[in-house]
Amino acid sequence: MYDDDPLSTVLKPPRDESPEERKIRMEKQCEAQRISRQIDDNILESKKAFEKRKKAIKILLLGQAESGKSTTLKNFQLTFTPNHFRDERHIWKMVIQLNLIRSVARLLQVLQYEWDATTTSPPVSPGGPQSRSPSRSLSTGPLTSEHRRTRMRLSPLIAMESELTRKLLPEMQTLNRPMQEICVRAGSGWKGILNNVAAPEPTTARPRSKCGRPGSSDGRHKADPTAVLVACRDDILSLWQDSAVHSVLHKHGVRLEEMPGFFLDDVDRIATFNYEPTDDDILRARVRTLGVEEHHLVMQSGNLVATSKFGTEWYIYDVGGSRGQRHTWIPYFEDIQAIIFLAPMVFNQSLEEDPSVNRLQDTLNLWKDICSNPLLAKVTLVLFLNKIDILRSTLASGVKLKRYVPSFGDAPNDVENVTKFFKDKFRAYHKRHSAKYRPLFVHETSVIDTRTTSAIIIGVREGLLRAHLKTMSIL
Ligand SMILES: Nc1nc2c(ncn2[C@@H]2O[C@H](COP(=O)(O)OP(=O)(O)OP(=O)(O)O)[C@@H](O)[C@H]2O)c(=O)[nH]1
Ligand SMILES: [Mg+2]
Repeated sequence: MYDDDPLSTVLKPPRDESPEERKIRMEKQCEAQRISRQIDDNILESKKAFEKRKKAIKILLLGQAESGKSTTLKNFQLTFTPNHFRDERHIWKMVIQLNLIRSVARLLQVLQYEWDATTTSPPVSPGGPQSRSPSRSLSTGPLTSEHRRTRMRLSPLIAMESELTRKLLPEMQTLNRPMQEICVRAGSGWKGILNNVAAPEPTTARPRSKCGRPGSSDGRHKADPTAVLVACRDDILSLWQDSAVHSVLHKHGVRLEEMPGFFLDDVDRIATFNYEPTDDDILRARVRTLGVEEHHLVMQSGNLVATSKFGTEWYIYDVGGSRGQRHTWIPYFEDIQAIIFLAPMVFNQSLEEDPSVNRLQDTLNLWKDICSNPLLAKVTLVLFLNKIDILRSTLASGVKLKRYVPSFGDAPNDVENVTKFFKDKFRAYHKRHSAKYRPLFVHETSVIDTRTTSAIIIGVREGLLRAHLKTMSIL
């Protein structure tokens, strides 16, 4: 029976095979069959996963640094996968605490500038030092020795924050920038690391004491900054409510309230043992993205989803937006259905990474590049004119758009006119630089406002889903 088939000839047992050899041969054959079945199963699994991914909707969030990409992603999670969003609340608590401490550090830094600028040494008397005070210098500015004492009392908080970020977010060290924000590299597992620190230790292992202290048996991880923050609460409040401190900040041109991750107005609420971040707090928490993060969302609700088994799986790619990060976007251009482009309506600021470039000009250049990129010719574009709330307050404070964009001319300097001006500009770029006609969906957003943003992204999702189903010839 083996004579004609070469494979059978190879598999044919040797003529003089002993029972022992036969047993070994049979075992080897069984193992080979098992491996072969395993390979088949794996191929089938990969094929299924590939098919599933092909049916999934993939969107890329693009825009310059601080434009609101990660905040938009959080809105998607809050609206469509709220259980998952809320499960991560304690991770965000830690980020918010670190954001708050960072603002305190920045505030103290500005006070130090003031001391450096206004402190003079008194003339040294021939008899040597007259004072027993450790510092013999006199301050001529609005700050008093009480401010110095407050700074001394806050120093453990600042030291703890540096130590924590060094340990928990080692990425920040590699950037080596003073006073930098919290930043995380995609795929570094940063949420897992913060989760381990932020999740309370089992109470059975560590009985809870009445007053929590770091590293004490109060159920908190020793890296948890809560207790130090609570201990420093009154000092932070007194500094932030002090008019002399505000006059120094003003003199140095520092507006802490405009910095991302600003929580100094919420110290009362945050520096407590039982603080739980609200949804709004989480939206305002700031973590700078490095690289590209893939987020897989399985939608929990939706209209079209109810009528179709397609479109429940979404992949959203959140990217780092600073200039040095933009090369990491390109590999994702090939396999996406839509881009949500975040264009912050901030016309009077420059890029942090290149202060010679106006933020709005950078956004327009980026928009032009996206519209004209041949790899993206078939991709649906959704434009969020974001930070409308900041535009509103900038215009209300009397800043004139004409000063930064002369072509705005003498039109009324109000939100309605300015928004229309920008909308027309972005639409014109889209029309001029797209290879052929494609629709553009434009929304005015303030993505830290969860209510209005949720309504917008429900509409965006339905629109993208419809387009996707059409492409797949399902609608
Ligand atoms: N006031 C206001 N703040 C916003 C708005 N959108 C985002 N922010 C805040 O701006 C900061 C930056 O937002 P992110 O979403 O982290 O920005 P990003 O585009 O992901 O930035 P990178 O990760 O650096 O590329 C965060 O603290 C947000 O809370 C908005 O519409 N209005
Ligand atoms: Mg981000």
